[in-house]
Amino acid sequence: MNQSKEQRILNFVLQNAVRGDPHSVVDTIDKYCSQKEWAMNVGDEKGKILDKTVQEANPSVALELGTYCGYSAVRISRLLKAGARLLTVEFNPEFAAIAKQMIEFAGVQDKVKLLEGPSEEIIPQLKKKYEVDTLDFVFLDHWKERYTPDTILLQECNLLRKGSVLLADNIIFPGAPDFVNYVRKSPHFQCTNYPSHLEYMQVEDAMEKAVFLG
Ligand SMILES: O=C(NCCO)c1cc(-c2ccc(F)cc2)cc(O)c1O
Ligand SMILES: [Mg+2]
Repeated sequence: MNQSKEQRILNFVLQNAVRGDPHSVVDTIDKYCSQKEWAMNVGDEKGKILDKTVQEANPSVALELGTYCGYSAVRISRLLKAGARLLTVEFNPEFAAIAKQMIEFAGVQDKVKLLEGPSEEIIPQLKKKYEVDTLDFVFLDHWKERYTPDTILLQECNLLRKGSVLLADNIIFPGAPDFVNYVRKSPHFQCTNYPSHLEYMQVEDAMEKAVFLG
């Protein structure tokens, strides 16, 4: 049975990155996906915007929607302070299996909890089952049509507090127009747009930051 692209990315990391070194895992994935096979990691250009936003928020509890191969979970968790944690949600079991191995190889498994399943099922479980009070930072990078319903669901589940930071990938490509309209029109969010490019391509993309105002 021939390998998936995601398995090839993982194998390249296992053979070329430094075990226990998150930076080398991130750089090695970027090397593979820019030179060999494109893949939908947030990439280094948008990754730098992600880094700055995470550092500014300095979250104790962060949530990622859309783990994929674990690139941004490794990228985020390498910036977390001692004791802080990242919960990352992946619907696709094949992707989740790859991400689990990627996270362990990078040595960030103590900071990252990978939750497998649909976001609309997991979000309502975060308080009771995963002992979350409120979320300090949320990275939206899953199915683009889920950005808006899941942002509404996070509010309905009282998971956001004054100052909670949402950062959304792919605002232009593939695009999340309803999400942009929703947060920019809402009196409960203060929004900032960050123009960038689609990972590993010269195609326009952007990220949107939406800070919850309570
Ligand atoms: O669907 C995406 N993520 C959720 C997966 O569960 C996604 C897709 C693309 C993309 C795809 C196809 C193309 F032609 C261009 C871009 C890029 C991304 O950054 C993404 O996050
Ligand atoms: Mg993306």
